[in-house]
Amino acid sequence: MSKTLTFKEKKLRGTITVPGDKSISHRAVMFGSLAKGKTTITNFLAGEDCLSTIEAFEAMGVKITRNNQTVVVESDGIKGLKEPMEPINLGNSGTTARLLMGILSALPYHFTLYGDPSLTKRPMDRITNPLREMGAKIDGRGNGKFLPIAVRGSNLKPIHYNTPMKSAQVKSGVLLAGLLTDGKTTVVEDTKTRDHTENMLKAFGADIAVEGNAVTVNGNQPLSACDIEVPGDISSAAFFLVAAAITQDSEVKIENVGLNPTRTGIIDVLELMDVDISIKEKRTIGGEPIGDIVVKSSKPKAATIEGDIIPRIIDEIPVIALLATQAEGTTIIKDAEELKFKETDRIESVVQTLKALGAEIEPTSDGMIIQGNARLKGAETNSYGDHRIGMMISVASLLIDEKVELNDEQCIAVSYPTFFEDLDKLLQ
Ligand SMILES: O=C(O)C1=C[C@@H](OP(=O)(O)O)[C@@H](O)[C@H](O)C1
Ligand SMILES: C=C(OP(=O)(O)O)C(=O)O
Repeated sequence: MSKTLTFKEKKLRGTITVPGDKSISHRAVMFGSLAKGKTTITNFLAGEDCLSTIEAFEAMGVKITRNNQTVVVESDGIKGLKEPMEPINLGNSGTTARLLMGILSALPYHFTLYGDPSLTKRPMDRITNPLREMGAKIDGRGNGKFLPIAVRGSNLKPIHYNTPMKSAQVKSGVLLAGLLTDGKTTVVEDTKTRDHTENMLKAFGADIAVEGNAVTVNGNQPLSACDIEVPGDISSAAFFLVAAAITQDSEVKIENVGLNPTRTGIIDVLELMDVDISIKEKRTIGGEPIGDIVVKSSKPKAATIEGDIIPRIIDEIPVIALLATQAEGTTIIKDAEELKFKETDRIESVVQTLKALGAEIEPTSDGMIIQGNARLKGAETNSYGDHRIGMMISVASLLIDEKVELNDEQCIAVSYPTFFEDLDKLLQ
């Protein structure tokens, strides 16, 4: 499918909320399924990725009911899970794939996992390697590097794992295997990645401790059900924060956005680039900080973005690159090789797309170099099936008077099914 992006109005004004956080929604369904009792999840993200997680646990016999953004998970705990009759389709969701493999490796059943063409190309050895070290029986294409993958669950042994990846999915997958294994499993990371697994497992009663960048879970302790209120997804909000910054006469307020410090790198980058941004009404829901973010039209300046901030902005880099095309000066993004392993190779897809739209941008081995003050122009573009590229193009089109054709726009529903409705609410 394709969509013509010629918005008559080009400025954004008003207040919206964005849908629930994707990382937190996935985990709430997973941990609710592992816990005995009834878990009610409110403001759940009903995006396709999180629906894949629901379907995976339904296939294992968990009773999950959804009424719009409210999901109720009723489970008898780990012992109540059953062997699925059919292969499990993970759709487009890397988070479902990596976290689920950790859980399935420790359950006494056989599982076959597959995904869509994008997920089928993404590396799974980052999780199958440590799980195999724990004793997991995993086989798959490329010796378990790629889906489809078969898992024969077994008794695992705990592990002390110094992860070579800056990946919350790998950390979480290993911790979940450890959660279902006798003894203590520790994951140590060089750079801290998002910590929703640690926070939420604690809320479900797991015996888990965090010391600096090391997380230790004491396995085979029962979890008890826990209601979860999901904050708004800062990774979705990011598109409107940048849209307001780069269009004239704009002012946008996004309410109830999750402000977990492992996720707020976008706020730091916007401040660094001189965007007019403020945070209001900071509060806490369900153990996660939230607040309202206000952004006004700005005159951004270029920056060098590198190091420990990268995992805190990993999904926001496409829209940050767009912001950089409108900044004064040259922006350099480094240390972001992880971009290559997303729904697309996001170094390649961001550079190709912004180039097609008239930007001066070059790829590097671990990021990109972007010249500012670009006058973007109309083009026929493609999301390449990557939701974040689709949304980046949509925001870019606000700067362009000519026609921008976006092919394959439906993938945006993976993380933000109401993206165009929310954009319409703000456009004036
Ligand atoms: O754990 C998570 O929920 C996620 C971790 C990140 O992936 P990596 O762990 O591969 O960096 C991020 O890109 C993804 O959107 C969600
Ligand atoms: C990389 C992403 O998600 P996942 O890895 O879960 O597919 C994303 O949402 O940008």
